[in-house]
Amino acid sequence: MANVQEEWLEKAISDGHIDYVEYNNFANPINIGVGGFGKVFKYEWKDCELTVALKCLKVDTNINEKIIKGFIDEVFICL
Ligand SMILES: Nc1ncnc2c1ncn2[C@@H]1O[C@H](COP(=O)(O)OP(=O)(O)OP(=O)(O)O)[C@@H](O)[C@H]1O
Repeated sequence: MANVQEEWLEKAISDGHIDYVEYNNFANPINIGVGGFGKVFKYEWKDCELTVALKCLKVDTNINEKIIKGFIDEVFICL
């Protein structure tokens, strides 16, 4: 993952804007789509017994702040 993505995610988690959940809490992935930021999978969230959609932010070394801002805006629309 590019540094700018890592830095933004770590700050958003430490500031309490995003909840962090360990990846191994999710099981049985099924690919359900592809968007501008990467693939989307259906997963079972084991502890909560919920079915959820996880969007995977693709690794892109050409990523820039405009792209990151677009992703952040989309995350906040979903909250
Ligand atoms: N919560 C969800 N439930 C079911 N399918 C979903 C869900 N979220 C995304 N998808 C599927 O994944 C595809 C891609 O979704 P995503 O939101 O990443 O892309 P987008 O909105 O089309 O584009 P962008 O990432 O540029 O905003 C959707 O077209 C849909 O088929």
